[in-house]
Amino acid sequence: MTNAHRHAELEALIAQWDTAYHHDDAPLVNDAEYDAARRELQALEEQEPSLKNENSVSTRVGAAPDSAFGKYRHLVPMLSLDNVFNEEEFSAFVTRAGRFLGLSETEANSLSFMAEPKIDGLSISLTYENRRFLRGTTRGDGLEGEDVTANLRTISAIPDTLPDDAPDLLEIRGEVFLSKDAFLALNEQQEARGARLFANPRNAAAGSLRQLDPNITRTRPLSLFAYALGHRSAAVSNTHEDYLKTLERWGFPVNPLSKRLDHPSEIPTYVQHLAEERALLGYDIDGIVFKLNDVALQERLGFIGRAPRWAIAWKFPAEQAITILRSIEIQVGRTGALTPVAHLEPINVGGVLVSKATLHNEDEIARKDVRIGDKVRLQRAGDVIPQILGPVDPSPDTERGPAFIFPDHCPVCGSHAERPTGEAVRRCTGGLTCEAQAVERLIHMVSRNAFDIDGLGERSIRDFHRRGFITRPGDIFRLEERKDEILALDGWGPQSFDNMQRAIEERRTIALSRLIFGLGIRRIGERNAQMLARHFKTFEQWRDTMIAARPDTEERATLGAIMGIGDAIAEELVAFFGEPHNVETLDDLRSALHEITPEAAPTEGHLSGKTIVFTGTLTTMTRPEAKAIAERLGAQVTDSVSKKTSLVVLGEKAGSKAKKAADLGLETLDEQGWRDLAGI
Ligand SMILES: NC(=O)c1ccc[n+]([C@@H]2O[C@H](COP(=O)([O-])OP(=O)(O)OC[C@H]3O[C@@H](n4cnc5c(N)ncnc54)[C@H](O)[C@@H]3O)[C@@H](O)[C@H]2O)c1
Ligand SMILES: [Zn+2]
Repeated sequence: MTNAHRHAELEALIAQWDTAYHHDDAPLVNDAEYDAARRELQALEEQEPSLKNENSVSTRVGAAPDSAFGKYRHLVPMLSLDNVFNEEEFSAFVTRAGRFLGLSETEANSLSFMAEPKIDGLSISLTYENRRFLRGTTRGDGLEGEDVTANLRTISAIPDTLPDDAPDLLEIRGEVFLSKDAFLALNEQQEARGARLFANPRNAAAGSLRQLDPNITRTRPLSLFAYALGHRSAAVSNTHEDYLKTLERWGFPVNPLSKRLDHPSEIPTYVQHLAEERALLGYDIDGIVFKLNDVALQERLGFIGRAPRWAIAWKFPAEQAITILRSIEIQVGRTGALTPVAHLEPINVGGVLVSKATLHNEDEIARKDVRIGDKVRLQRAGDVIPQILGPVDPSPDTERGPAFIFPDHCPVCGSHAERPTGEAVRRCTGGLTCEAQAVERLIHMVSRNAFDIDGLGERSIRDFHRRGFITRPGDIFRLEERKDEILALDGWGPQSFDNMQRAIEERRTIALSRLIFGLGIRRIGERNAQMLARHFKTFEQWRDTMIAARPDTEERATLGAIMGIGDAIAEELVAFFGEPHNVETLDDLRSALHEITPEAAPTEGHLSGKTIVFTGTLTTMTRPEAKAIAERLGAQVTDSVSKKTSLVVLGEKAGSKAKKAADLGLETLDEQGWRDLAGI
């Protein structure tokens, strides 16, 4: 692979991961993997500077604001921070700053720094006008953030008014976070409700603050540490240390572990001290931020790319611990995937008690040669489920158990478990006869992005399934018949039963896309479900076409192509509808529903008469998919840019066509803009 190829690949990956992390608050990979990709990208760009482009992810911060919130432009941009991992890298940072300022080595080495714990939350900006709290925003893409004022007003630690000595117009920067305890309690609640679990306290804090309904934010005990000033209409002080003291005096919580260090030689001691404290703190920190104390020097240094030159984050390694592997449980998922889960002797990793960890898959267990009874090293790195790194070197004379043999049968239904060549995952072939798959599908069906039935969470589904109250989706709508039996169960009273029943009744009217997604067909995620719903419009149309799409029929031949959803997906749909039992189950569910509503989104033809050109790499959809969507909305898609082009959609690394569009003064959109226009 050439450097250019690898560069493009990394850019696309990082863009996708950034959106998942910053926009959806649901990371796709762990931080170590993400950081490694960024470092590789940076190295490539250093080696071959021509690879950099103005939209490069190496110069970008966060992710664009979500259009569901009002947007607000920061008066002073909110940046990211560059990282160092050891003393050597830190002193290179000091040297760079010193050189920029024209200082001698001795002078550079007597610079004074403020050290602050790097809180693992999300940064926010609070604007005060005439000493009144006016507006609060997230960082967004660094230039524009999302307006979350109403949500921030639920945090009592944020003062409404400031004393007289505060400037007329002021931006205050800080980190909103959830304590470890609040995070664990929130996830417990989420689990009971059958809602999505947050991967770590940071994502939970971001998900809690970025709620459209402030009443939900109010129930989440968010905290805040203020740590900087953005714009100020009058000078506040000459040193960062003084900023922190002033913030404290004005009533903001400021981290008590912040400390001034007058010489870089004091830094390793502070790092070591905080690394030892870390596990004892009530909140997650992922490192230390060092900021040059002298504000005039900060201003001279300014920033480069996505980070200031006057501050640096010293990142801590992921938290690790050693414990005993008690057993390996094989769990069976909704699509039959067999996943190994390690049960551990409970151990405290960085302040969070861990008793389970992921082992990923069959090959991973073999590669690491992890055996039951082993002492294993595990790591918690921004993921709620820690990873097992491997056994701690057993001395030659320790007796170990036998190598773990991955089962070739489903531990729940006993069906053969198959592993297609080239795939990492082994799957139970039991399909609908497999109880494990059945219950996971039911849980999926009531989940937030599907039927979203409040009051009927994962625990109740498992319980009702075990008792035979619910065996297939339609049964959920017949729970009223089980009222007496349910009321006799522990934890149920008339009130909770009525709440559940009300939530269920509401869902007798459901959007087609939610219903399709809720069926849990492999590869039919939310977006594919929406595409299907938009294409087929009615439940009947969709159902009948799917049933007709047998191999070698016309319906089958066009299925992949019309939607641009690809053959692999079409194959899964055909397989699902090829199973008569599935059709019966679906029809049973249909009979319990009142109305299946079509997709509300853009009407066909809302882009009629427009000519669109796509250029550059799209990161959230393929080119054929984008084309299919555009065409469905009535537009014509062409390859070359001309005066007749109405709109040019610029993906990553858009080249000559972007330039031509600019020369011709054509309307252009980035990928998110295009998604907004298309209503996806
Ligand atoms: N796992 C993933 O998919 C994924 C995706 C994107 C980002 N990430 C993680 O996020 C990091 C990048 O995110 P980032 O751009 O927010 O950078 P960052 O978190 O490394 O550093 C900048 C941030 O630090 C925070 N901060 C905390 N305490 C602070 C203090 N005392 N002073 C100043 N700032 C403080 C602020 O929110 C600031 O925006 C990556 O290194 C990675 O670990 C992970
Ligand atoms: Zn099975």
